[in-house]
Amino acid sequence: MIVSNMISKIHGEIKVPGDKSISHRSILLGSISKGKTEITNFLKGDDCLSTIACCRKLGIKIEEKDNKISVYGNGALALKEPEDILNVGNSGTTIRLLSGILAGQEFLSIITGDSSIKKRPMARITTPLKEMGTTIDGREDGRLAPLCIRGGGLKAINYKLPVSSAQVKSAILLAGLYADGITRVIDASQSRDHTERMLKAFGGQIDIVDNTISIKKSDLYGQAIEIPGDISSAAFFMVAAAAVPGATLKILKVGINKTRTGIIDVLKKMGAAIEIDNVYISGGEEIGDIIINGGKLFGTTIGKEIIPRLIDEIPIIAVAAALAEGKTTITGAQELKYKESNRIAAIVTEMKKLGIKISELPDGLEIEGPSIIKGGKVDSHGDHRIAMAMAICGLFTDEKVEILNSACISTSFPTFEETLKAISL
Ligand SMILES: O=C(O)C1=C[C@@H](OP(=O)(O)O)[C@@H](O)[C@H](O)C1
Ligand SMILES: C=C(OP(=O)(O)O)C(=O)O
Repeated sequence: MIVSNMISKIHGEIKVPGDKSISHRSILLGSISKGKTEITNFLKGDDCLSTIACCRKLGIKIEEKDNKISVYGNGALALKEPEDILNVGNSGTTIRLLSGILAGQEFLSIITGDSSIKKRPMARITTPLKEMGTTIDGREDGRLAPLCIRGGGLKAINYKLPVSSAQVKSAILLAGLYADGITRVIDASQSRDHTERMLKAFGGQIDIVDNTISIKKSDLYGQAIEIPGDISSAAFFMVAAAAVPGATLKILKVGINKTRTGIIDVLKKMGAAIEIDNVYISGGEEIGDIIINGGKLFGTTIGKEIIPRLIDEIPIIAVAAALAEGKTTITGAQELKYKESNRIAAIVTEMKKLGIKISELPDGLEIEGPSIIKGGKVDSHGDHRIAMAMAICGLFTDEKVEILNSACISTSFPTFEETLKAISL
């Protein structure tokens, strides 16, 4: 992908595709519920399509018609032993959440993914799932995929997460639906809570007190779900608009769940004017229009407490920091090393190629702004968020920015290029 026009004004309204985290969960919960789950604004990105493919291999009927996805579940134990290996592609959310469900099934499943998935840490789920009584193994003593699971016979556990992770929390909660007794998960700090909200909406017996979530065996019932726009996708355009003086951009119907809005807090702290309008609640999730008025941005400090609320937005926050005046320091973000790529290393390597003054910290980044961004050839490292962050850099130079290996953008935002063109006309 090549971005070759310097942006001078942004004005208008855009929509971003459905939230990736909520789209995955709607298919997974629909597959273990009784009755039909009907999903609108589902994200047809590669990751969520992998979740659909895996659930189909587990015997679940999933149909697409008139832009709606219908999942025909038949209860928590109606899944069937897959004839072949389940492949999650590039999706960490799919392998980790689905493993929680497979831990409750008395059959054999083998689950794997692409070369990036095979490098990502899995002990964080295999350790608690083993403690619950499932037989689960993987390469390097259960630390890496492929994972091999023969589930069933689960007992409840109390589990304190060693690192804050919505995927690990969700895997344990989903396994908790099959366990005898009350399963309790204590989060290290508040990570995204879409699983908890959706479980409640589907009739799950779940209780939340501070950072402790308790769940017991419960029947779930299919629901109608409206997926909000993905704030992690909106973030790329929020930053672009925030950094162009005089810009006004409205992003319609975005999920503004408090566990995801760290990007709004940070951009405001950097000096951006952001408002939220037309707020309503659907399926337990808050949705609203985000209005960004561009201006001058200033460097800031981002510490460990807010990281879980903006974990996927750090690549694009680094771009905002490069455009801002003064230094930005991001710490407590070591989890970035275990995503689709080592995002700390990838951001530093690629942003330096465009002349951005950025350096790596053991657990984060330091960026000196404002940088004069120049053109060049950069690589996505096979990581959609790196590819899109680099594309936004291309809006702030009159030289050409070429992003190699940008096909991965379809992981989470298949219409990114169209949207980029639409705002930069
Ligand atoms: O639960 C989810 O949907 C996600 C949780 C986060 O990962 P961790 O749980 O590893 O922090 C996030 O980075 C990922 O994009 C999606
Ligand atoms: C980390 C991400 O996703 P996953 O963990 O599902 O691969 C992401 O989308 O930035």
